[in-house]
Formats: sequence, structure tokens, C-alpha cells
Amino acid sequence: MSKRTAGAGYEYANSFDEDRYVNTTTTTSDANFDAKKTKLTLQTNSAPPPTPLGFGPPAPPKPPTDAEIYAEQLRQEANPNGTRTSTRVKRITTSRFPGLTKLFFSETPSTDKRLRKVHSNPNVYVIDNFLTKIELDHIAARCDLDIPIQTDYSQEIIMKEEEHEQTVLLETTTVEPTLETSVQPTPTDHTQQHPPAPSPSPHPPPPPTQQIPRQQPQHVMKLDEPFGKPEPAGPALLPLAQPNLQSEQPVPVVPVVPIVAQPIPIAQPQMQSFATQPPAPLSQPQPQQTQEPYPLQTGQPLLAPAEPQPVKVKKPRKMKQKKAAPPDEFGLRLAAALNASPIKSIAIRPGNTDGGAVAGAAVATTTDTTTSATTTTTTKPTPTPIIPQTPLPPPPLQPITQFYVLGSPPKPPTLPKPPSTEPLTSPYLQGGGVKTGSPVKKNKKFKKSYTDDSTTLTRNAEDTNRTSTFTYFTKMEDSKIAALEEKAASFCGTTIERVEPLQVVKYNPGQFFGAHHDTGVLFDDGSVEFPKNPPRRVCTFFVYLNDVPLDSGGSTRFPLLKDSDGKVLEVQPVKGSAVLWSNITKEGDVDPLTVHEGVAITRGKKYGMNIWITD
Ligand SMILES: O=C(O)CCC(=O)C(=O)O
Ligand SMILES: [Fe+2]
Repeated sequence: MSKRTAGAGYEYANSFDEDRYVNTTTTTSDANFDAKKTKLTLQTNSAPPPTPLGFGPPAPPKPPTDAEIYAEQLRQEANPNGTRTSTRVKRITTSRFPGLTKLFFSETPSTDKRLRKVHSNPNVYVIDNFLTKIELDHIAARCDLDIPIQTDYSQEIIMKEEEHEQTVLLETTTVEPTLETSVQPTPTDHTQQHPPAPSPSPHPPPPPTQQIPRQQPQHVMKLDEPFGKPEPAGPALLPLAQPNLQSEQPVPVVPVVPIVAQPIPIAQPQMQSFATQPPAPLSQPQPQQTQEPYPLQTGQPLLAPAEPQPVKVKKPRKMKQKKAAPPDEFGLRLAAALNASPIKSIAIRPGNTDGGAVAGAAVATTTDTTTSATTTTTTKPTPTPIIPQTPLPPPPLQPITQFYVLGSPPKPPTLPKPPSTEPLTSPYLQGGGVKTGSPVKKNKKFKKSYTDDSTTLTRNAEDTNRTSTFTYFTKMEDSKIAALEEKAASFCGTTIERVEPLQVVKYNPGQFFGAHHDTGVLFDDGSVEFPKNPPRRVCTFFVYLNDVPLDSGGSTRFPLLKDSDGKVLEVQPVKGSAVLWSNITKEGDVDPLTVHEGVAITRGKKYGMNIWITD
């Protein structure tokens, strides 16, 4: 008797639980298998067709191949006396799944309006709109699926990411401006608020002025440093907002301008400003910088590029210059952040850099709140005033670019984007004990299925029964995935720990997943071997992530489930809906009737997701 398929669990075994479906054939003879197998009872009244699942006749005997000889060796090693090594199959204790039992085996039909019963023995349901649009988009974004995003959710993700980076940037660059005006000293002691950076910063702050006592070297936050870092309370940024701010009172929420929208006087005024100050090695003006700002990779330039203005630059004093250091990662990240598409504004709650709070306080105000970070930092008239496109309100703060320019080398040849796989500790995802991660990270790779080939007894042969590919989310990978696991669990009256890591599947034209059983090994005679021990897939939610037209194949087909007319049950993919069935019987044995297949799709793509509940 040959094994038809290792079941959908094989690849899962590889990635999650090595011992699960592996290699039962090498320790148990076919006779033992037969004894253990649950026999298939065909549901139809008529005599079963000779090959109910489309199986062919057994392969004619062949001389043993190398693989067979090897497999025999393995058998001998595993079981030298020829005694049976397998333990008895444990039934699933269905009483441990009251919700599931109620759903699938109750005499009383479920009153849950969301469930649409499409077969009664065993019970198979369809749940329309099982996924929300946001969940769909989230999965599509994370797995880079070729399906249109329905909501502006991804934009929201990007915004949050940008906010995150901007916030970090601001925290990183809370450099005291070189104010020589009547700034009211803040009552807050900044020295205490910002402990010195543990290691020397690659971007030292500008040198201190005499007028205003400076802060200690600011806390330089690494971009991958998580939010929620304990930060003493107090309006940390307020003093920067003072000099020209027209609002009567310093407000705790400071709108921040789109950096990219500025025709920013990054270099020149700054140069002026710092040229008057005691020299510091890295803050020396560099001629190139006065002409061209530190170039960003793509997108909008920091300086208005269109009309070159006559630039009169006071020649900086000739000084021995340190060779510019190569761009470090921090500089690149800053550049990337500055180069990000414009966000309207973000709010900073002084004294609270907790990620959640910052995210929660994110305010999309207006784009016309423009300011210049560097113009606030000097009172000296600049030789080349930058003419803004619109009259600017008095610029309050943000010495972002100042710090950036000073610390950055001139004109690096290229600016590679930060690697997309780098985990971001986005505040947007934090909370609830859920792992964090970037929702825009597209690191999922779809893999083929490999299995033990029962005919050639080859290990890890490409699975001929399954040409579609799959990938996984990790368990509770992010808050949305965790919520989805939770939703599936509660549908079955169970809890999240019984939900396997979610598996996303992809079918290109011509690809299919042949007849199989989700919890056991299906044999050519239609019998299914039940795994001996938990975790076993008690029930399956198969969720459709896109629509597949009726004439394009791609259905989920249950060859043994027929209606009274003998018509086989097939479920056509409808985006967001799910088909739900039990893989076990009321008695807790494997239910061979729930053999199913993913019919080949003839054109377009099919995306789905398995949510398996285990015992
Ligand atoms: O693609 C389908 O319709 C079914 C897929 C399936 O059964 C599985 O992935 O286990
Ligand atoms: Fe399946």
C-alpha cells in the first residue's frame, strides 16, 4: 500500500515540529499500517468507483532502487527485531473542545449567523467575510501578495513607520540651538532629562554658545532602539520652541513640519551661525555643503532645486579639515527618514517618548505649518536669505537638519536604503505581549512542498501531489495576526494556543494541491493514517484571500462529500471568506471524509490561508 501524500502537515513538521509527521513508514510495516488505519467508508449508496479519489492501480513490482535499499536499512536500524515500534493512536478527546464539538457534531444546528452550512455529514461551513479588509490588506502586504489593497491601510502603516523614524530623529537631534535671543531659560533641567550617550556619538552636537547653557550631549537614540525607553517627564523640547513662537503659551504638543517640503536653508545660515562659534572639528563648514546639501537618495530634494539663487558665501576660514568619515548607518537612516514621503506633521509629547503615547498622539494637522530648523538657530543676518515659497510663520525649533548636516559627510556617492528586513520596533505594533515587527516588511518566501516519495522511497523529494507553494506567519507575529488567531479560535470555542502558525498558500496558473487530508496521511485506498500523538489538526479554516472566477478552476474540492444528487462539494474562492470543517469525527478519530484538494487554477492566481486548530 503506498502513501499517497504526506498530508498538509509535512511542511509544517519541517518548520514547527520536526517529530510530527516524520517518517512513520520507516518504523512500521505496511501490515501494521493497515491495522492502524481508519478505513474509509464511502458515503455514496452506489458501489464505490474503483478509484474514488482518482488513484491509479498500484505500481508494478520493480527491482529495489538505491533509495529502497537505503530505506530498508533505516527500517532495520530502527526496528531490528521486526517488532512493532509504533504506539497506539490516541484519539482526540473531543470533550476538551466543547465549542468545536458543538459546532460540528451537535444535533442542534449552530445559531451563529455567520456560519453557512454547506454540507451536513460531516459538517462543513462557509463563513462570509471572515477576514476584515484590514486583515486582508495586512496579510497581502506582509506576504507581498499580488492582490489590490482595498483600504488605505498600507498608507497608514507607512505613515506610522515614518512617524516612528521622525520621532526617533527628533529625539536624536534635540540639539540646543545657538540662540542668542531672549530665550527664557526653561525651568527643566535638561541635563537630567537626557543622560549622556553611553558611547561617543558619531554626530556630535554643535559647539556650545556662551549665551545659553547647553545641554549635555544629547541622548542619541539608535533607530532600532525600542520605544518606551524611560524618559523623565518634562517638556524636553519646549525651550527650543520659544524665541519666535507666536502662540501665547508653549503647548505640549508641537507640530512638526514636513522636512522635505522646506526650501531649507540647511547649510548656509548654519554655516554662518557656526562660523561665529568656537571651532569644533566636525562642525567646520565645508564649501560643498554651502552649495549643495547632503544629497538624498531619491524623492524630493531638501533644497528647492529649481531656481538656483545667487549664493554669496562668506568664505570659511581655512582650517585643517578632518577627512569626512564614510556614511555610517545612522546617517543613512537619517537620510532615509528625511527623504521619506512627506508626512503632514507629528506631535511630540514632551517628556514622553513612549512609543504608544507618541503614536497615540500622532496628529495629522496641516501641511502649511512650515518652519525651518536652522533659521531659528541663528540671529546673525545671513548673506543669502532663503526665500520661502509662502510667508513662513516664525519657525519654532527643530535643529534636525543642522545636526544632520554637521554630522554627515558631503556628497556620498550612493545612499542605500536601510535593509527592509531589519526589524523595526514600531510603536504601532507594541502592546499585549505581542511580538513587534514592521508591518511593511516583506520577508516571506513562498516555498515548495517536499515529501517522502512513497514509490521511490526517496526522502525530501519534490511533492508531486502539491505544486502550489506556501509560507508562514510566526505565531502571533504581530497584533493583527494574533487577533486573527484569536478570532479563529473563538469561532471553535477554543483558545489561541491551539492555533497553529498561520500558513499562506499561493497557486500560480496550473498549480494545484492534490487530494490530501489535513491531519493524517492519505493512502491510495482512501484510508487515512491518524498521527499517533498531538498536536493534530482538529479542524481547518481555509481562508480565501482573493476571488477566483468560476471558470478559472481553483476551487476547494471535497471528493467524498456529495449532495443527494451525487454532486461533489466544491467551494469557489471568494475574497475574505473561509471554508471551515472538522478533520475528526465525533468519536475523536480521524475523519477520512474530509479529504480535499486545491483544484488547479487555470489562470490568474489563487491565494489562501490555512488556520488549523490542533488538539
Ligand atoms: O487550496 C485549497 O483550496 C485547499 C488548500 C488546502 O487544502 C491546504 O492547503 O491544506
Ligand atoms: Fe488541506
